[in-house]
Amino acid sequence: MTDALGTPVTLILTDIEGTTSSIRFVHDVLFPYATKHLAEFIRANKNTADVQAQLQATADLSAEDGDAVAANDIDGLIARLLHWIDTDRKATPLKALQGLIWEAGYRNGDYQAHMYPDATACLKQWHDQGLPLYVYSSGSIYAQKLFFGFSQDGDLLPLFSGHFDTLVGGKREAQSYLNILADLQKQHNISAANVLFLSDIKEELDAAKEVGMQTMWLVREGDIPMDAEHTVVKSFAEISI
Ligand SMILES: CSCCC(=O)C(=O)COP(=O)(O)O
Ligand SMILES: [Mg+2]
Repeated sequence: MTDALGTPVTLILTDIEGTTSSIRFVHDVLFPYATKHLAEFIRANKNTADVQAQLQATADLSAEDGDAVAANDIDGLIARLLHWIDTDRKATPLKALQGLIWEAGYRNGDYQAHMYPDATACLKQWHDQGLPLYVYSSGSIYAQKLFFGFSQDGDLLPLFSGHFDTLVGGKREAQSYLNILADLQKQHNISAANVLFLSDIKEELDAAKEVGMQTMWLVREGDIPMDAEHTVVKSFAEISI
């Protein structure tokens, strides 16, 4: 695959929810699991350095939002985090805590991460072809590693060369893709146009395209939108590298 100037794709960056895996799994299995266990997890672990740091970050972000909760108000912080789950707020401290909570569910065998069969097949094929594969998701890097490590298709983690989360910035901001590119260029001799970004969200693709990456819009269900900016596909099987 090349762009209009003939630049080849030499590295793939993929989103998770709605791209490699179903939105339903994340919203119907992972989010309810976090909702159910969040209060008990925070009360049991509130004095560990990891959880304390995320509770402080939750208080800081709430203050930035103009709706402050004190860092020692555990009930208030739990309520705020539960509200962020309900509204699908991609807040970095919530995402970090969700990853820690989901770990028990994966390890107990309560669930395995959903993979579209075409995504698993193509990721394996591209890996075998020698293409470096990276993930960029709002889920924390820890959560991403659990997701692919405990997938319904087995441990897919070895397929990936690295992971990015919202610590590089929000997925709809062009600067985040520049940050990712700068990091990738430490290890790979690439320009932005050598990177193919796969996502189900147009605004994320717009941001990646703004910095020069190639893009493909995964539309897993429903009508195919007409889009002049991004090639639209229903499945990874339509992507030939
Ligand atoms: C890493 S698995 C959970 C995914 C998640 O928490 C999420 O918010 C999905 O975000 P994405 O950027 O993958 O659409
Ligand atoms: Mg997505």
